[in-house]
Amino acid sequence: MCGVRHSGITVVGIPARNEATTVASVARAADEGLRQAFPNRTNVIVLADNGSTDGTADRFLDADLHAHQIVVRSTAAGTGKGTNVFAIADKARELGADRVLLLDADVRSTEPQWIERLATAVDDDSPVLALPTYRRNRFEANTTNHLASPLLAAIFGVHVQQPIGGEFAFNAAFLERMTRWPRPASAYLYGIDIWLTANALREHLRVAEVPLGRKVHNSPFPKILHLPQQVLDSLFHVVSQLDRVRPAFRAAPVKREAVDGEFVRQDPDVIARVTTTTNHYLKAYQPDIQRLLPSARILGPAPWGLWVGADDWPHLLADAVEALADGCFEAARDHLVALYVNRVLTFWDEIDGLSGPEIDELLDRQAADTVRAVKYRSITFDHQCNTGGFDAGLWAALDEHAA
Ligand SMILES: O=c1ccn([C@@H]2O[C@H](COP(=O)(O)OP(=O)(O)O)[C@@H](O)[C@H]2O)c(=O)[nH]1
Ligand SMILES: O=C(O)[C@@H](COP(=O)(O)O)O[C@H]1O[C@H](CO)[C@@H](O)[C@H](O)[C@H]1O
Repeated sequence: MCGVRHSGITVVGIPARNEATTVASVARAADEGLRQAFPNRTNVIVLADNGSTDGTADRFLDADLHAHQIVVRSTAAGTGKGTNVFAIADKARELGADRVLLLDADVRSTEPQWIERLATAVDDDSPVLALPTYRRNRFEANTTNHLASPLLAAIFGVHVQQPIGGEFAFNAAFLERMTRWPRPASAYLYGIDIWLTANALREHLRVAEVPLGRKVHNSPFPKILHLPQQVLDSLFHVVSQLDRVRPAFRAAPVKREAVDGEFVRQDPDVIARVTTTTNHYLKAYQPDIQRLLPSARILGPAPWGLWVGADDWPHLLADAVEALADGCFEAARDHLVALYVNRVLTFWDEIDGLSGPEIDELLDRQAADTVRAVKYRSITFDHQCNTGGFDAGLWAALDEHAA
């Protein structure tokens, strides 16, 4: 039987909003990587821009590249990163691309070598998703470390170190599969990354982890309220399609080396604003938080709000999965965001003085403990959740940056 037809076309997609200062350097690194990996093929770099006001598209088009350059634009209102990723996927399908790579537009450590490494990982006729593993600032990747990675391990039975890293690759077969998956509104926002990974795990597709080196980008911390809410929203929509939690594929995660020796602490003014918002929320909703997430009842005080330690967190995550299974989608999502912020601030206190490997070990242990905490609850998902618009819910009024 003849194999799948290959066009020889590679698309590198760059989703961007207001990234004028870095988009050209990312595009040049991608272009050099494409030239090295696919010298005599058709290479296309697509910038998908949802309403930038800083000249991002002009900076991209001004870059003198070997690859074909395409700009796909959408308006700002009601759009997000997912809008751009879906636009890149549509363009890649239109072009008949063999593979699609996604690069964030703000990553100052992007290297040409990332292109061949990501592309090689998806060189297959069956659907494959490539995910990055990089070394990162220990005060970043909080959504990855305390929500996405442990929850995916506990629910899908597969431990993925960095499921929402931003640098992805997938092949034509995966591109076709993703057209079939339901798209909650949050997947058009920051929920897109976990939507890709969680759906791949849900359909038992191959997921390849690709070492990329260091990730240096704009600090995500100012988005620590609305970004994880959108990530959890998309994750919960995918999880609600399961009938039950799946057994762990392997007891312990593959040993990680994801914490960079160098680090930069987060802005204390931003931390103060975020903790004020979360403490308002905790005070207003404490009875329901403790009803829905019983493990919260034993949490003690901390300077920032609550002490949520590495021993507490797996049980709170298990409570949230159980609450989701019981149909309390929005409350579980929003209560978890408030407790997640307290987990992050507690984690920063826990890692004071620890080495990178010791921090990696703590996070691996937390993920393995989450798998165990969820496993012993025998959770089944009997409630189909609504796939209506993304409602920032209780957080909208509290988080002036909610988007
Ligand atoms: O409405 C948006 C928000 C973000 N992004 C892009 O998505 C990538 C990741 O966003 P961001 O850096 O804000 O996320 P972080 O890495 O800080 O979590 C970047 O290229 C952004 O420009 C986008 O295309 N549209
Ligand atoms: O790296 C991460 O864990 C998150 C956010 O960083 P934080 O956890 O807020 O420090 O950033 C990633 O997640 C976003 C949502 O999925 C993606 O859109 C970003 O591309 C990615 O950098």
